[in-house]
Amino acid sequence: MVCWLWKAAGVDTEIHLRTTHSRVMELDKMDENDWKYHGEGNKSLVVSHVQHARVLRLLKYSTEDAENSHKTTEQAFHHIQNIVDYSQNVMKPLLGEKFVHNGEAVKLPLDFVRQLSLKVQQERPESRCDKVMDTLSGCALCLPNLTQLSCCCCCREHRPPLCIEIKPKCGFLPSSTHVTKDIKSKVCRFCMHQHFKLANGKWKRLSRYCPLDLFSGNKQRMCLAIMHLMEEPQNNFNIFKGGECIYSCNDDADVLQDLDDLAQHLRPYFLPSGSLISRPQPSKVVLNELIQVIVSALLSSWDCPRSGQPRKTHLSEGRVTCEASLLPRDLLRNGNHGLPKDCVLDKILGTQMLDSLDIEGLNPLFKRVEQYLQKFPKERSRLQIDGPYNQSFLEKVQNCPAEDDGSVEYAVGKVHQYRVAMTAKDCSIMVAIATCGEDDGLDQSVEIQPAKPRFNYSVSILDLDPKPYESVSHQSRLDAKIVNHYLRRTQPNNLEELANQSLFLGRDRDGEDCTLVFHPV
Ligand SMILES: O=P(O)(O)O[C@@H]1[C@@H](OP(=O)(O)O)[C@H](OP(=O)(O)O)[C@H](O)[C@H](OP(=O)(O)O)[C@H]1OP(=O)(O)O
Ligand SMILES: Nc1ncnc2c1ncn2[C@@H]1O[C@H](COP(=O)(O)OP(=O)(O)OP(=O)(O)O)[C@@H](O)[C@H]1O
Repeated sequence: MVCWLWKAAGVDTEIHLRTTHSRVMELDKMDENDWKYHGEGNKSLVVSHVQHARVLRLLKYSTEDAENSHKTTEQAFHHIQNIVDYSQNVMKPLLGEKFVHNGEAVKLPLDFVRQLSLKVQQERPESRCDKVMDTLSGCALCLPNLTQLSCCCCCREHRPPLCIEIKPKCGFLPSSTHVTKDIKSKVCRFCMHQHFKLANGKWKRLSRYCPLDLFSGNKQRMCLAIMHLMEEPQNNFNIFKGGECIYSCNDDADVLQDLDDLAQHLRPYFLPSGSLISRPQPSKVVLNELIQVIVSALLSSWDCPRSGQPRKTHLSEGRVTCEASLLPRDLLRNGNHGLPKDCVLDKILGTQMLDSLDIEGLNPLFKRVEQYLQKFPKERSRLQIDGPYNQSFLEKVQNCPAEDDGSVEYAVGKVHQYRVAMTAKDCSIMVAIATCGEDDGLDQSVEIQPAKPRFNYSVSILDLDPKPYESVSHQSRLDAKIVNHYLRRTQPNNLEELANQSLFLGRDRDGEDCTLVFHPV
């Protein structure tokens, strides 16, 4: 396919944020009517400014925590500043300057925050209302609105920008020798987790998406992966138009998403009225156009020259296909083309793979750190267990020795690497696209289908918070539960594998409780 995309060179929403900051964020004039509900995840709620390309990300607490842990403003500000530092000093160098916008910690008037909380309450999905927005500290993270694209041609463009948000999750199979469960080298974590989520009632249908297809670098596999995300978006896929969410998982999990509705939204972008194609195109043609654009943006190698073959990152055979993927076997066998170096997926995958030992190899090292800290609690600060997230923290992550010398430094380095990898396994990608006007800087002679629209786009990564040190034990238990559930659910006759898991004893090899809880499916 001819590349119809042109990067919005020099687009830096952060600059826009700074230059307009004093104008928009005059703290004494903050008015809740200037802000509207934008979205939320497990830990934060996001509101967007109605005029300017800016969002505020406010922390959330579970109702019990909100009553019990009254963080002082100073503590809350420190927490948010830690997020900024981690994004800026740790994740940005690993993921790339151009993809990461760390934003800034701000203190807001309490009255504004309370009014805002009341205003957004009715917009919040029921499934997220187990937590409340922090209205006590007045602290928030101010970020560029990454669903918008600020470049000169977009201002002239009458069609609002589109933005596709993908939470890709973990894109490789572990190859660590510490892995005791064979199935983990065959079926990816996301696909196994789907069965566990279905049993727990988190979702009503299995997603056919497999992250290994998205990260394969093979366009056919990637297109199918995105199609599967569209079919069943869960919390992995959203589409925004002009900053408004027009496609996401329905809170009523029984209702299937309406792809025809989505295609209606997309038609003017991909099949504009002046198009040479006069007859109405079926929805799937329009959706396919969008998918092609997303794939191109995800594979775009921002540091490579346009001419010549971009360098590719290849994973070793066996780590690249998931046995649970529903794609045709021959496509999976021959369909790993590697990712162009420095494209957004390559950066994310490289960072995810800092988890080189798998949770099974990491857990004993975590316990080594725990024992050491019990003996020497003051060492917590030197080892930067809870930050600060500065250059020295990054060096601990990057310079961790390859071999275990039995030291606590090695163990801490691996735990830090694991936590960074966890952030990369849980981040989201924003691909913002806008159609270019007729005369926007392209040599017309290269066009072979003049009726096709052209796009500017920007790619960003969001949700780059540090994962708490303590979460390692939780991860270890969750891993055992997901794997054991998967084995029970899909391979009930695989007694050898089940025996290996000490399933009947309710304990795994690390002695963690992995007793299964059964729910009707
Ligand atoms: O453990 P996972 O893989 O289920 O990931 C959690 C996510 O669930 P998912 O599987 O994507 O639906 C979960 O997402 P949801 O709340 O399910 O949308 C969070 O992102 C959670 O991160 P945190 O604890 O809020 O920092 C994520 O927890 P971490 O494991 O990243 O800490
Ligand atoms: N800078 C931004 N620009 C535009 N939209 C954003 C921005 N930051 C967050 N969002 C939107 O808000 C949603 C929630 O934000 P985020 O993922 O950071 O929350 P979270 O609670 O940390 O998520 P998680 O459940 O993964 O822990 C995102 O999915 C995205 O749609």
